[in-house]
Amino acid sequence: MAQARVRLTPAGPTPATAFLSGSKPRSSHFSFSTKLTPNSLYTAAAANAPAAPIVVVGSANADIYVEINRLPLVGETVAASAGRSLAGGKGANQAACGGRLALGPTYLVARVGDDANGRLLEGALADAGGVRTDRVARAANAPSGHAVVMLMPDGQNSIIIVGGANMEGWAAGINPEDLELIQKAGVLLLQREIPDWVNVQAAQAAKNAGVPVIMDAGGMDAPVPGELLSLVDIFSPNETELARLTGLPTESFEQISQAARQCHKMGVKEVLVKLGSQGSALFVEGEEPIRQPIIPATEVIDTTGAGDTFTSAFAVALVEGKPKKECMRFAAAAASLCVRVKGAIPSMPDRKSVVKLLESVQVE
Ligand SMILES: Nc1ncnc2c1ncn2[C@@H]1O[C@H](COP(=O)(O)OP(=O)(O)OP(=O)(O)O)[C@@H](O)[C@H]1O
Repeated sequence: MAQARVRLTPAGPTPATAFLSGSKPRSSHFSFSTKLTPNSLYTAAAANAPAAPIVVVGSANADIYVEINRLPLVGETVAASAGRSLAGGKGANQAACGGRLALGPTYLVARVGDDANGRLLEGALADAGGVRTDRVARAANAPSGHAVVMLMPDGQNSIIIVGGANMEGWAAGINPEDLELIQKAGVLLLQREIPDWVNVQAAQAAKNAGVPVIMDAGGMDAPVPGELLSLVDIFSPNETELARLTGLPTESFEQISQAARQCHKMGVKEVLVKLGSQGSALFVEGEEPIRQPIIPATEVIDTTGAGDTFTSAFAVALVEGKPKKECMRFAAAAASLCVRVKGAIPSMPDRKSVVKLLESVQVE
């Protein structure tokens, strides 16, 4: 059964929780090489190297989770068996992950409302550890982005999103001092849960300064503007998002390769496809794909935030100058730790745990 979604804001942002327990279809015809390289790249010696900041420009959402037996009918009230509020939004998730893993600082450039949810988000990010939140501005004209995530006993979910400040809080766009910050970054991370024109502004600033841009496809249904795609160095969809962008099937690895080639034609040099339990694959124009299998989790508890963890961890390793294959491996280890714990931000691992896991993985 497909997950139902009700949107108050058309084409608005998707909370990090959009696929909390939804049945996203996955291809199952891949066979990955499990050849791995040594783990020396993330040791204490490597950690002495200075690292440029990671800048995330994106969304922050206050997500309210309610556990219900069924959706209410029109005019009906139903009682939830449990409920909780958590910070989410792909921008906040990726920044929180960067904050935990990166050697240098990670900044989040975002907009929240001047309200209780805004304060909740700022507090949650501060608690997550390591994220610089001084570039999170309060918008006077819109509430903080928020979502109600209705969790059903069969694992399905329905979500209502209010884009709020994520969509309406940018006024004239990114502040000049934040554009300057982007130009000094080691990498810029975007996710498409804020207006595309803001993403274009951020990506253009990065491009002008030679800063690599990684863009997560995010859950947004609207087509990606060509102008934005042409500014992106690494585009990172899952296979469902890749199919949506290209209009091509992505059921087999060959089909995914073809869809990635289509992205190259659309102006993207590198396509980093997240394949859930099938791992990931990086398609660089004119080169053989690089594949990375998952690092198996002892127990898979909740895959929420695995994609954000993967993308952010990849960026962390990239800033440190690691080869792409090593970046993917570091990302796979971080995501493997993420799926072992419930939630998005609470499940994101610290650097020590990722290094420990990588050291414990057998090298072929
Ligand atoms: N069951 C699993 N065990 C170990 N690692 C996993 C598992 N599922 C996912 N991963 C890791 O997480 C990465 C990202 O997961 P996935 O492909 O589900 O991202 P996504 O679809 O963007 O996720 P989401 O949008 O739900 O955050 C995968 O490439 C893989 O490395």
